[in-house]
Amino acid sequence: MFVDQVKVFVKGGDGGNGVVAYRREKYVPMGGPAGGDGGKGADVIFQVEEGLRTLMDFRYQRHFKAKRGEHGMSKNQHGKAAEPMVVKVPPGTIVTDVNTGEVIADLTQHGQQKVIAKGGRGGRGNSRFATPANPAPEISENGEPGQERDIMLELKVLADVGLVGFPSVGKSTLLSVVSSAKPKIGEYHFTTIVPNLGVVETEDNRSFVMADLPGLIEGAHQGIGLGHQFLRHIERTRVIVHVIDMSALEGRDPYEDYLTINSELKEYNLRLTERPQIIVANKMDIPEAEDNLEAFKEKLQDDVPIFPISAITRQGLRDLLFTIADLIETTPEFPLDVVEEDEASKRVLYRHEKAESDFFISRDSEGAFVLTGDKIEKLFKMTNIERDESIKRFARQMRGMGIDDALRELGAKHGDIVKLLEFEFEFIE
Ligand SMILES: Nc1nc2c(ncn2[C@@H]2O[C@H](COP(=O)(O)OP(=O)(O)OP(=O)(O)O)[C@@H](O)[C@H]2O)c(=O)[nH]1
Ligand SMILES: [Mg+2]
Repeated sequence: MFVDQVKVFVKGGDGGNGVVAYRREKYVPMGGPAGGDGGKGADVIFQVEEGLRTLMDFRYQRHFKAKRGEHGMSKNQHGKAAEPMVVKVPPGTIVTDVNTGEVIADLTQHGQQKVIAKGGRGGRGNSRFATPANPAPEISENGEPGQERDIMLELKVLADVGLVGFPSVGKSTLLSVVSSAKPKIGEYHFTTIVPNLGVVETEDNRSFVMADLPGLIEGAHQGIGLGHQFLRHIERTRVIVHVIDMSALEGRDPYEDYLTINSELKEYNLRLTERPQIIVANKMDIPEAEDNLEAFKEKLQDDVPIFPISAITRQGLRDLLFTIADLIETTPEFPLDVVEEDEASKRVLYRHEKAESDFFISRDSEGAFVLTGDKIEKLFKMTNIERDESIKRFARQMRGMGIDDALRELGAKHGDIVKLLEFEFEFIE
């Protein structure tokens, strides 16, 4: 089984900041607080899109940052929440948190959605902090930072198209020039002994999975040669690409090759003949190939498209890939008679429960206390440090979490430096 995987970074939008504002009305010299709350930051949502077959798009875009919420405004107007960022993924995508190993989502059904990174909540405006003791507080909160995550997307892929043909006709060479797969290529027969899969992208940005199968020979359906055990791989493909060596340098007749392989496919499983086929006339860079192709066309009675190409010089590949992509799109899936689960390929996924740590304290080379931790960092980011009252509130929150006690226990004295993110404070006894 082939697993397409890609690592990406997602970040929910930050919440909008709350503001400090006061009512200004005629004849009311000191109005009450009127600072609105910030809006919620956007979530990053993954949504299954049936038509997608690979994770190719993620190779170009690996960062997904959602918009922040609008800031609060005066007159108690709240900032607007940001619209979620919807990212399309193919069915079968499994999303894992890289740092914890947690499986965040297993996305299978068309339209299914999952929030992958939450947007932060909006910060509260000063109206929310009014109390009878402090009716006009000068305090507001910044928006909560959006959730940040490094995630791994994994997609088990089945081949959409299978390359079949005699040994040494150039199946592996073709796969190697249209995908990033690096199959072994050799001038001897049976170079390929297990199927290779690769993700192919067309110039118009469609993508599909191509399998290069071991060469088939007469009697393959009875187990002669190597191909037999792998024929089942093409039972799953929607399209069969029949690769023929048009140079005929090995002495076989290309048209005979075509008939032999088709009869092997038919003997193996009649239903293989229901799949649309494309003939690839390969090795057209060799002078003899032109005449052989003419003779081949004259004999061919089936209504099958022929694409003359050279895998080596890459001639004729563009149109071939367009046609394959078109056929995949218009051919329904072939349900398997027996559904088999490949045990060895079942992923082992670890689940770590990682509690949101309150705080950690370490000391740097200058002897300063360095404070880290998800919760304390988040609280700090939500503090509007331009306002004294907000800073005082933050100091209370730190005390509440037991940070002051912990610092004292570690020997912190009045005036010692405490660092948090890019800021420095003095420890006050
Ligand atoms: N001149 C020429 N040689 C080619 C072309 N494509 C492949 N070959 C050569 O043909 C030989 C066989 O190529 P492979 O890609 O290994 O063939 P295969 O069909 O995968 O063979 P098996 O894995 O043995 O079934 C190699 O020596 C290639 O370099 C082509 O377009 N032109
Ligand atoms: Mg090969």
